[in-house]
Amino acid sequence: MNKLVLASNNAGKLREFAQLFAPLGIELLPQSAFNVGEAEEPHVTFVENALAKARHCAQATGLPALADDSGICVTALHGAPGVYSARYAGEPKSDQRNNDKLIADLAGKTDRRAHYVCVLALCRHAGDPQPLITEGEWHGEIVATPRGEGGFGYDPYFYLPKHGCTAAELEAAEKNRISHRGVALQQLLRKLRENQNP
Ligand SMILES: O=P(O)(O)OP(=O)(O)OP(=O)(O)OC[C@H]1O[C@@H](n2cnc3c(O)ncnc32)[C@H](O)[C@@H]1O
Ligand SMILES: [Mg+2]
Repeated sequence: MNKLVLASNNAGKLREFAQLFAPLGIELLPQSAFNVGEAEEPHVTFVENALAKARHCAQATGLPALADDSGICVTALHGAPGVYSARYAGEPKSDQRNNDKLIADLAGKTDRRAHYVCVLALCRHAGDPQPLITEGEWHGEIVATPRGEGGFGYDPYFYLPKHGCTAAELEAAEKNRISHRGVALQQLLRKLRENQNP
């Protein structure tokens, strides 16, 4: 497999995947290059939404498709916003409004634990009976004051005690090395290698 369509319209994800794939010799094409419209994400689990997006894109392009369904799960909010992270504050999607709502919802709460989740689904074709699926998690805490300019989404509020900074203050390469997305992709590449050399 030397060509893969990325089933996402999120500019932050597209940037991170472009960096992650740069050394791999796999050409990664955004689904916008094929005029693929946004897939429905009606499900309550990351894995179901990731599969729906990958299948929709493979169907529309006739090429292998990789989808990322991700989000942030906050312990004190019983896992919210979870699969609804992109549209937590409603439509149209806005990182700023999502972050403002998250901070408002956490006002007065002392438990600030949160973790990012990323599920990747790779459909080699629309009818692939064995899509590759992997999951990564990244644990941190929500801080009330944003810090840093990097990353996207909730990153300026996602504090990493071990690093003493937020995800938005990390170098892009360092975020990719340790993030939910980076971890899920390393697992996906391992599975791909195992499939090629059983
Ligand atoms: O579905 P696609 O087109 O890929 O784009 P999306 O933005 O709608 O993506 P999701 O449905 O997977 O929602 C993921 C949301 O979770 C948040 N998120 C996921 N990964 C993140 C990261 O690495 N840093 C910051 N926020 C992240 C961010 O708000 C995303 O919009
Ligand atoms: Mg989405």
